[in-house]
Amino acid sequence: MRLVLGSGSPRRLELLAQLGLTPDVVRAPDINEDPVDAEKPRDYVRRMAREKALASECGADEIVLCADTTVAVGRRILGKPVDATEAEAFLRLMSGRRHKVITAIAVKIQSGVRVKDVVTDVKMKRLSDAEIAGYLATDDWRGKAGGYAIQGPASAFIPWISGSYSAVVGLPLAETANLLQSSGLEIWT
Ligand SMILES: Cc1cn([C@H]2C[C@H](O)[C@@H](COP(=O)(O)OP(=O)(O)OP(=O)(O)O)O2)c(=O)[nH]c1=O
Repeated sequence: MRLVLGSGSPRRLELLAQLGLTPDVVRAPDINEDPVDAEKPRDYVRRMAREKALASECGADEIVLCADTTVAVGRRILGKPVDATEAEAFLRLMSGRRHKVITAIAVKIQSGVRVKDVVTDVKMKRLSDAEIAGYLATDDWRGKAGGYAIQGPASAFIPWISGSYSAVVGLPLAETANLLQSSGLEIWT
């Protein structure tokens, strides 16, 4: 079976490599990522992953993997900040409290799409103005849900998580391996 990574995220490619998997092809889907009115974060992330999979072509001998990651503070969805001002607002909102990082994966074969979501609790320390300014200056927040990346300098802000580290980075590896395997991709041979 040919593995198609339906994602333009370099993190997801690297995480897949941790499982010893190299996609035969990478095709980033292009979908509208706007939440609908009053959509709950978990529903939103699952819908995004599914829509990415539905927008991806899937040949008879192919298995397509897509994912979506978002940050939720209560019912509020924090996507990728459009600029430094929004990134700063997100950081101030998360400073000194817990939030959830939700990643959904969608695996598509010709018979259909299966979706699985993983929720991780993340605690962020209370951030000083100097920490926020210093972090924004690194530009590491760009393209990251919630405006930070746990695998980069923002690791200094995260004393504790409960859940899946790989899911926070963008691809929950245990669940991904499981879903790929049960959809017909042999990963241990
Ligand atoms: C919270 C967090 C998010 N992220 C990243 C993972 C995702 O790439 C990104 C969320 O955006 P997504 O919309 O999930 O993915 P993407 O646009 O990067 O790629 P594609 O839609 O093509 O699959 O945030 C981190 O790298 N580290 C973190 O700690």
